[in-house]
Amino acid sequence: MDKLQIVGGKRLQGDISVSGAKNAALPILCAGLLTAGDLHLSNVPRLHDVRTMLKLLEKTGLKVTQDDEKVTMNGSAIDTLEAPYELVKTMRASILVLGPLLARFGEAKVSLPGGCAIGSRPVDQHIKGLRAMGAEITIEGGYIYAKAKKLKGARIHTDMITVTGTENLLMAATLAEGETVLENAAREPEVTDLANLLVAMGAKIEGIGTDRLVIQGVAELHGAQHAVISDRIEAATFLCAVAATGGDIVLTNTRTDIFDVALDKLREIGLQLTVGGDTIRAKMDGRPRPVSFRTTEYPGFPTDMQAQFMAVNTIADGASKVTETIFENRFMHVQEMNRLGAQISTEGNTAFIKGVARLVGAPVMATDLRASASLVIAGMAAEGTTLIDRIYHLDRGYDRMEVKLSAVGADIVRIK
Ligand SMILES: CC(=O)N[C@H]1[C@@H](OP(=O)(O)OP(=O)(O)OC[C@H]2O[C@@H](n3ccc(=O)[nH]c3=O)[C@H](O)[C@@H]2O)O[C@H](CO)[C@@H](O)[C@@H]1O
Ligand SMILES: C=C(OP(=O)(O)O)C(=O)O
Repeated sequence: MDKLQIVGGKRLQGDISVSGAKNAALPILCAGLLTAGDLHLSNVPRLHDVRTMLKLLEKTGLKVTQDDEKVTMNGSAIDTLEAPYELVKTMRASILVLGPLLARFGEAKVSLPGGCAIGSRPVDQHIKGLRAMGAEITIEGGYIYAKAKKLKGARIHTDMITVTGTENLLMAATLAEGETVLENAAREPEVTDLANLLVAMGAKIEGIGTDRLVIQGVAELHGAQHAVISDRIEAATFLCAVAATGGDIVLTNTRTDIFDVALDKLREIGLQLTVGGDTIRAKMDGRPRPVSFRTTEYPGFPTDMQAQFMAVNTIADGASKVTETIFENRFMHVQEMNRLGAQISTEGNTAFIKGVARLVGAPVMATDLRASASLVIAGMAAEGTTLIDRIYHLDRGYDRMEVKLSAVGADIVRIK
């Protein structure tokens, strides 16, 4: 199992190119199931999750050709309407094949994703929405069996805002008969990116970027070209890294208009940001200021940045309070950060962080994707050597993070 070895205390200096967004690429790849035409995708990040999704899609009969960050898909010979447990268990986003398969072929068998480290993460809202569109759904032996001769448009109000739930129902609605209204829809830029691709494929969608999506079903969708949006979570992770180590970096291939409150919080920390077009320059000198926040849906503070900001707070000049409202178990990095000398205590879904003057390197264990990223940041800020185990979590969602960081001065190596 690969590990990362980090010697902390190095300032960062130079340019980092941001990759395409994992959370946009995964649903967009599934949109290839909706058409017999060719989808030409670019800026597809080189991630383990993307490889898993392509493997899953190829099992259905979807033809995939890949040239680095370009992927072409053709769905004219799909003959297997199934997502098996072996692949779904490694990546929850696999549930995103359910809506497209059912809408285009009238049938799908998809393994239930099950819980994961950060929470139980049920998919009841995906199922509720598809049932409202006329699907017959049963759950047996850990699989969702869904059938519908033709999905029918419906008005669907999900009980909570769900990102992949919105994406699954949106894709299903593009090929349903009549009008579907999705109320309480997720407004994340990654949902918008998917919706823009669907429109390029011939879908009729109004309200893109709002919490009310109105979709007029069409008989079929055609091929299209699309560049996946830049990853705002990867970008903000690098900005947290420079906030923790000090330095001067420029992020390229980013999109400043899709950022949430994270950029304001980084300014509050003391990061000097110069934002323009597709670049962000970030300069940091001295100790970070502590920031308190509460995670919420977009455009609020993203849960996917909670752990990385907490890493910065551990060495801030003062105390902070972080409340996690999206997932019930997303504080597993706390114990590991405390092993590095951080002073964090938790009470329910709130963490109280007392900033310390220095962290000291130690062996730690990555428990999930963003927890892994937060340990990389803490390790880069710590004195001495930190060894991070189980970095397969990191590889799910970051494209060669250690290569990008060592190119700007970090002392970080992968140990095979
Ligand atoms: C591939 C992808 O895009 N993953 C993102 C997506 O995950 P994902 O789409 O799985 O997260 P959701 O937005 O669905 O989850 C939000 C909350 O709703 C709950 N819920 C969701 C659906 C449902 O049917 N029932 C239910 O109870 C979840 O358990 C969670 O507490 O959004 C999360 C919240 O921004 C991000 O952390 C993930 O990075
Ligand atoms: C929780 C995340 O991803 P996923 O939904 O793919 O598990 C994440 O990207 O932080």
